Amino acid sequence: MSDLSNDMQNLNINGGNGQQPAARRSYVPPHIRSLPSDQQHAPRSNYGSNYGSNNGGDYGRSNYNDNRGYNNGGSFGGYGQRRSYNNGPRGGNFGGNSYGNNRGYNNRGPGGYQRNGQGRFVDGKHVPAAKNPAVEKDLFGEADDPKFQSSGINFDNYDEIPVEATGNDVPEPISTFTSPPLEELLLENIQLARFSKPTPVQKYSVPIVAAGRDLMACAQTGSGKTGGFLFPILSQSFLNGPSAVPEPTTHFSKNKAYPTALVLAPTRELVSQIYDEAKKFTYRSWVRPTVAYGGADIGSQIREIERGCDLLVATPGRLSDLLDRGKVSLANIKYLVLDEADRMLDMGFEPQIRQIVQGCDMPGVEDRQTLLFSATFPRDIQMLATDFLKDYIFLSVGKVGSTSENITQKVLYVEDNEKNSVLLDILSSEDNGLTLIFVETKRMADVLSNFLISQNFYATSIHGDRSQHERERALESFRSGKFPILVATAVAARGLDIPNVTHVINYDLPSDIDDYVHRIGRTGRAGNTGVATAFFNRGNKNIVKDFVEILTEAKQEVPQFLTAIARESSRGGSMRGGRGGKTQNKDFRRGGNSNYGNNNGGSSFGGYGNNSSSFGGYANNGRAQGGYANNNSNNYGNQSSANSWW
Ligand SMILES: Nc1ncnc2c1ncn2[C@@H]1O[C@H](COP(=O)(O)OP(=O)(O)OP(=O)(O)O)[C@@H](O)[C@H]1O
Repeated sequence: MSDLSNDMQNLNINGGNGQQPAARRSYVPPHIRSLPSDQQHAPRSNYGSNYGSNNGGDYGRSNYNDNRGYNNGGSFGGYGQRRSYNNGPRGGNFGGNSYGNNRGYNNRGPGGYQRNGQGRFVDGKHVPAAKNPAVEKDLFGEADDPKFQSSGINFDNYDEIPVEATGNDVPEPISTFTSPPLEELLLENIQLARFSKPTPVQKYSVPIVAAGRDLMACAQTGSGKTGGFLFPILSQSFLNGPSAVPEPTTHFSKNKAYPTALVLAPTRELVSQIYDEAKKFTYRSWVRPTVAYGGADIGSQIREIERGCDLLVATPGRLSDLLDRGKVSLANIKYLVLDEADRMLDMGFEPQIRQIVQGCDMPGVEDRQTLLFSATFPRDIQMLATDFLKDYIFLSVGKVGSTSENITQKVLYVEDNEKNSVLLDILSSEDNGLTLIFVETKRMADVLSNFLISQNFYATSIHGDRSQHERERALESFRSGKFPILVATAVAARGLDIPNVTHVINYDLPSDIDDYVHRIGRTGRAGNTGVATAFFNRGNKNIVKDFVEILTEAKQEVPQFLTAIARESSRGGSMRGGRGGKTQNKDFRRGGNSNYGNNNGGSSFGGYGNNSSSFGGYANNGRAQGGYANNNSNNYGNQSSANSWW
């Protein structure tokens, strides 16, 4: 058998069996082809020197084990339902980290929170649990550990990003993390996370939520939106304590959870990530975060929820399932967050979101606070979103829908049949960092990762046809640098925060420019720098005008071929569906809507939006006439709404 065949037999594209491609490369990049063969070494061959030593087999939530004794805690006011659990000691670990603690709690009630390792709310005061150095190290890491990404050299530049907050009586932003206004324990946890100052979206969201207002926040990728909703919600929750169970307990409802805050996000990986952040900032507090997503065992998720669920982070599908089973009630929700809100309200998710928010027992819009976050907010989605909001503030950080200047964007003209060869050249000239490659279809993700492996690159893939276990393993191998190349469909486009992604390659460009914005935002996060390379050819003509705009806004080089094709396309009249010029994605309530019809392809909307007061009636009319959602489909969300393709 040839060496290569041997190598191939040992390959595993899933990153799961610990076997690695051999260090030998069959591909020799052009710039070193002229060298003697002993000097033609491949740049990444040092990856994997210790491959196979750790398969990451503990990744995943089902292994969350701790030693718990559940007490009744009757001395703490005794309000609410009391239960005794005695699950006994359990060993193991959580996400590869041991997160052992001893908890004891009675589950609910304003006067009666006691969970060992967790704080309580007693007589109107938050009483944090004692510190636990082991848990602290697991949650916050050590200062120089690269897994716990710190902000990059350009973090201070965030202060120069223009911020616009529109709406009635916008509260003054904070400029530092201090207590007050932040609750003391939250401030301590923020300090443990080594966040020294708030990002722009955090500066505004803290006082906006404290003032009881709703928020639609549009801020560049990687600019701290997760903290933007967690900090204010947790601060208020820590200050105000839990709510009483709103309904009499019956035999069937005794294990039902009544979370105070609900965060909905579109992908399993993203809800896991938000949950991990929530664990940090709820450390020692009375708030117990839990997570629920499809593709994983619902039984263990239910058991976790039954142990206490004050902040629930969930994908819409799994939450619907939990609601149907009567395991969760939304009657106590004070805070509703839609992360990646434009995605959550496009045609793929909107019916489910509407059912959860309007069709169950969640308090109405006047009786809860609703926060929507994304890096992109097309006008049609803004309009739809107003059904879920009251007198909200629209916050835009940077030009709405724009890309971060921390990302250097390059565009190459590459015909389809040349893509593999150009990709190999690029990968061969990189020597560190993680590279994320986006393709359009699940099949292509497998084909391309197999091809890269055949060329002895350490690649794996993530897409919707892989099992949850495989997805988590692939992501973990990528995150850890074991497999520094990840070929992904759009399932990895939004929200994922992976330190050290230095290069995003759009092997296939998406057909919606907002998707491009999210994809390249996987690099250049929190003031770090990154590179994004796009393979463009005439097949991508539909986004050319938007693309030129995006590059120009972010002060990036616009190659001549792109300008030429943009001009050609304009002349040919194939430019419909563009971003609609500079006003695109602004707070649609503030005039400037002459371009509105562009995105919707519906001239009937053209004149709308001059003032917010007339809006409510409009949105309803629009949908009542049945024309609204359909009109969106041509320009936005068409592909992203069909989950099956990613
Ligand atoms: N105040 C802060 N100081 C330092 N680092 C921060 C701060 N806030 C957030 N970060 C870090 O910045 C990174 C990006 O934050 P986050 O994932 O919330 O971005 P995002 O705006 O939600 O991005 P996306 O649009 O891609 O979802 C994270 O690693 C986070 O820990």
